[in-house]
Amino acid sequence: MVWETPYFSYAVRELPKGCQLCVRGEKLVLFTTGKCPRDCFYCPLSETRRGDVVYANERPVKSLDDIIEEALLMEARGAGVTGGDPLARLDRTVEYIRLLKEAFGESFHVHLYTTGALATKKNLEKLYDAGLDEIRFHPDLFNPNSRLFKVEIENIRNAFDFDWDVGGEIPSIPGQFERMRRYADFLDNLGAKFLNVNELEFSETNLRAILDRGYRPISDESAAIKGSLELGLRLLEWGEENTSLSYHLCTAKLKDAVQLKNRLRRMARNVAKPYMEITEDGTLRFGIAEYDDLDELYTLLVEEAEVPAEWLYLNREKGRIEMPEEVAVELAEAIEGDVRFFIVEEYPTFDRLEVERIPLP
Ligand SMILES: C[S@@+](CC[C@H](N)C(=O)[O-])C[C@H]1O[C@@H](n2cnc3c(N)ncnc32)[C@H](O)[C@@H]1O
Ligand code: SF4
Repeated sequence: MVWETPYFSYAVRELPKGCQLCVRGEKLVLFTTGKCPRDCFYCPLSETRRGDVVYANERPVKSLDDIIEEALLMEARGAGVTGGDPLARLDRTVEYIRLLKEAFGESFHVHLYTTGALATKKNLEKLYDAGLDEIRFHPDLFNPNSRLFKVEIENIRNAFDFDWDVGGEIPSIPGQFERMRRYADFLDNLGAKFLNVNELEFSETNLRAILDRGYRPISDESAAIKGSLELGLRLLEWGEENTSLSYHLCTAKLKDAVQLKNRLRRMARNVAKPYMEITEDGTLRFGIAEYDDLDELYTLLVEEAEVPAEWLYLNREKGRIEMPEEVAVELAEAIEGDVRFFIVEEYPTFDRLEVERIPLP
């Protein structure tokens, strides 16, 4: 039976362990390099992520401490190691997996995404020895002229020499049922555990290539591509009948509405200052005041408006004074002149992305 999960996705049999933790927002996203031996037309990586860069969630990694700090802030119970192809910087990837396992214990679940192009026995052995629990292969199925596909397919066989969960993870590309079906068969015959299928989405960098191939978004509000979900469902129905793999059809909505929100909520609990409210979506909501001379404004608020100092935070980096929402609303009414008051909502992430800004009259 194809069943609808509580996370706006679809599954056959049980969800892979990596997904179970991911949907609850419990997985640190560890991006170990943007380097990759492939050039998929649907590659979603932004320009900044295409270099040899390292991120733990949204936090640029400069030292091992950055990874630990980020995992602690979100109370991570596992990590998804991604890229690029994490095997393109194997020693770094191995070092980070080992670090996480040593810091958080054996039960900290680590899964990894790879093209398979570099998955030699020797390389896989290093990952296994570091403690990797689950590996997901995304070979170059949809590129008929691929020079890497054969190597990748041969390398996937190597993964079955180790005692970890092996699966596939591929995007659902409308019109490509046959290739997806053949890959499912191949994995099933080898004794793999699962095949994950991702609803195809466009990003700023792949939009042109996706449109040029005739694909279209499902609506103006969504990055999901028409026909991808239906094709994924068709594969799950076929797979249920014809293979013994588990399947998970991961939707754009799951990533947006569930996984991200859950991760933000976990993080918000540890990041929110006393004057910030944590919203349903896991964002931080509070009031701010902006003015050319912040020191002068601070003195005015404390000495003349008599706002208790513990309600105020002078954020020089962002050029503003932060405070509880209600205080900003009251002050906006009481203070005349050039001071600008707003209610803002920000992600609790390292980059503190601002998602809402309401000017107060
Ligand atoms: C973002 S990638 C990260 C790891 C690696 N770069 C890869 O492609 O395997 C993780 C998964 O996302 C999926 N994916 C790639 N491009 C996608 C897109 N444009 N829309 C939805 N899923 C995509 C693939 O199934 C891939 O296995
Ligand atoms: S394998 Fe992943 S990172 Fe590499 S080009 Fe394809 S989508 Fe991009």
